[in-house]
Amino acid sequence: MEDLQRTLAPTGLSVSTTPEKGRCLNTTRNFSPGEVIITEEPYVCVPNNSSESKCDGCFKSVNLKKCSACQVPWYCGSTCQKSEWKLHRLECQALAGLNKERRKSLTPSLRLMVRLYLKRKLQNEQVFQTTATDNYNLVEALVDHMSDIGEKQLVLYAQMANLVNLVLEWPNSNIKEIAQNFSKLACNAHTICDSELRPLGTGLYPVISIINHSCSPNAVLVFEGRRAVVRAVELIPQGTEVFISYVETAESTAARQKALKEQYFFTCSCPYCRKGIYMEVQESAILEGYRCKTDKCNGFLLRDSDDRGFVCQTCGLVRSKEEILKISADVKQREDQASQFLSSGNCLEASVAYRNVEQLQLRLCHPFSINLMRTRESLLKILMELEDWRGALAYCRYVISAYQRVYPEIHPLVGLQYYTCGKLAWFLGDTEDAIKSLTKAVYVLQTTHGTNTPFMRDLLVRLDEARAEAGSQASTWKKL
Ligand SMILES: C[S@@+](CC[C@H](N)C(=O)[O-])C[C@H]1O[C@@H](n2cnc3c(N)ncnc32)[C@H](O)[C@@H]1O
Repeated sequence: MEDLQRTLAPTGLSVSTTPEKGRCLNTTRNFSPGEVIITEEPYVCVPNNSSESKCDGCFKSVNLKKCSACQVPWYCGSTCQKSEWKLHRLECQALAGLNKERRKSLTPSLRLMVRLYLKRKLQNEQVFQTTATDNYNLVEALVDHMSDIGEKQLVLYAQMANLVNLVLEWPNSNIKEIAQNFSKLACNAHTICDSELRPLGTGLYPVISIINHSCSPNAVLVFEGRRAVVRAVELIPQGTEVFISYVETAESTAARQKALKEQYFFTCSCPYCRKGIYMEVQESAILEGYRCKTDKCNGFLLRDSDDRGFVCQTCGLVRSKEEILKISADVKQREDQASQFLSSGNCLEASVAYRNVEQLQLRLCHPFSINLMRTRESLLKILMELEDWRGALAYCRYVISAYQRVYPEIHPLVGLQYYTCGKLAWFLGDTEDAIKSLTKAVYVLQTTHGTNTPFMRDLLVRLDEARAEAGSQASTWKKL
């Protein structure tokens, strides 16, 4: 810990401990919006198991070839294969000894754990360097919440630990310690995403794992390849705790608290969660509740005292419980149908089905409903898939207006949605709208993503191109 404090001190950071939260990462100088607070390479990481295979080195999905010996990892070329070789050499020996069925059933979590132990072994043998920010002691210091975990989960971790033991075939493996490490991964590992927040894999970043959660965070975690980067999203004054969000913040307080309790075993007491019971009831009635009978009224509904229906808190009209239940059941049935179409790759049918869901939700839900927002997100993706660019642009705008209500101004999802909107408007020839949306995308994403990545350089080039085209259109108009 002292080593870590000494290494962090020149970067303007320190670690403290509180009884409520355990370790906390604090600033010892001001950090301005967009400034990098900390970056870290993973102690270990692994690509996820999606339909698209990924290179173990860079997580990209191009020109992949499988390791010919163990047939498990993919590599995009010799550079990535070589960079991974020291660790994979041991992993490969262990995997090659497994039968085909066992190898196939090796989930990313099991691989991550196998790699954790191999990395520790290689650091102990000094094959890998040990530094103040890259050592197994930092993994040992992570919280595991073993005493909070239910019986069923403990049994599952024990079974997974046995499988890791089968792969490693080490004589003195400690099953209890492996199970404890699975519990650590559950509340400390991060999902590695690309710049557009698509999940690529899982990594353990033991220093960044010191950062606690807030539903109204002052920092954001993004990834550049496998490297984790934490940036300030607002001015963080000296002597302030750094917070990121562990969960989706576009949810009611009750839903966020439930997710945090289930995975991280704490009750969040951030300012956003402490807004008082009345505000909380109102918030969930808007985000998860029903719309007023009258189309023009944006009031939110609460159950009436004798539980026969829901009363609009603005105009006083009552909607019957029967009507609500009937439409809710219809929504559920059509949602199931829509997601079945989608999972079978039938985008056209899925788009019709999701539009039906949307129509029903417009009759059922408050206009600011999260469920309606999610349906429109799905429709946007499906219409992009169908190359219905005009339809997609319309849904992109709906989604942006919903995001503006549920996310802070500087949030990666807001920036990315503006980027999509800008690209669609540009493609459809609406240069003015494209410039507006791309400018907003740059404003948000340069804070969350920085400016020096291929993704951001691409965005900046697109904005320049749109501005250049608008300039040449303006001069043509003048000549006419
Ligand atoms: C990734 S760790 C964060 C670092 C942790 N405080 C430590 O001591 O290592 C996640 C755990 O930190 C604690 N934690 C994180 N944010 C918290 C918060 N806002 N309030 C209380 N506990 C929190 C919970 O125990 C949670 O499971």
